[in-house]
Amino acid sequence: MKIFIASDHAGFALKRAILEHLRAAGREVEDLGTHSEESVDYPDFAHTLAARVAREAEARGILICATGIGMSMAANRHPGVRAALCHDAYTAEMARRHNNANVLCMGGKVTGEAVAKQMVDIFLATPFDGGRHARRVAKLEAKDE
Ligand SMILES: O=C(CO)[C@H](O)[C@H](O)[C@H](O)COP(=O)(O)O
Repeated sequence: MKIFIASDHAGFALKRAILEHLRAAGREVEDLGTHSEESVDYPDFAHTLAARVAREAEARGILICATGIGMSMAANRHPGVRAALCHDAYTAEMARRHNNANVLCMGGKVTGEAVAKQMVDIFLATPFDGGRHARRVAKLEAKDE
């Protein structure tokens, strides 16, 4: 599974920790920036990542800003992208099982490293439940058209 990750300056430290975690687990992950704590604009990174996820079937994305809010707003403007702002193991699991989310958003100033790594592992491992949820997710996509 191809994984993309990006952050702004406020999410940079947590992005670095998650990157190390994913690479240590042997995951294929592409870092789309930012590459320092110098101030940048989160929509630039959200749009770049969302465009890649929308283009590549089965790809997943991880976006981190201070709160995760701006990243999720920007990413969800891309048809085919279902970005979920998650805060714990439960929201990360349900984002996959019920919403078939393909982008995990989190807040670098909200979520600690240990919980963030747990959320990422759950997000990457959990399949979509389908069934009644497939009907609902299809209605999300219908609004994109
Ligand atoms: O959380 C964010 C957007 O939802 C971003 O990380 C911004 O960094 C946040 O708005 C804070 O901005 P600042 O320029 O670092 O004060």
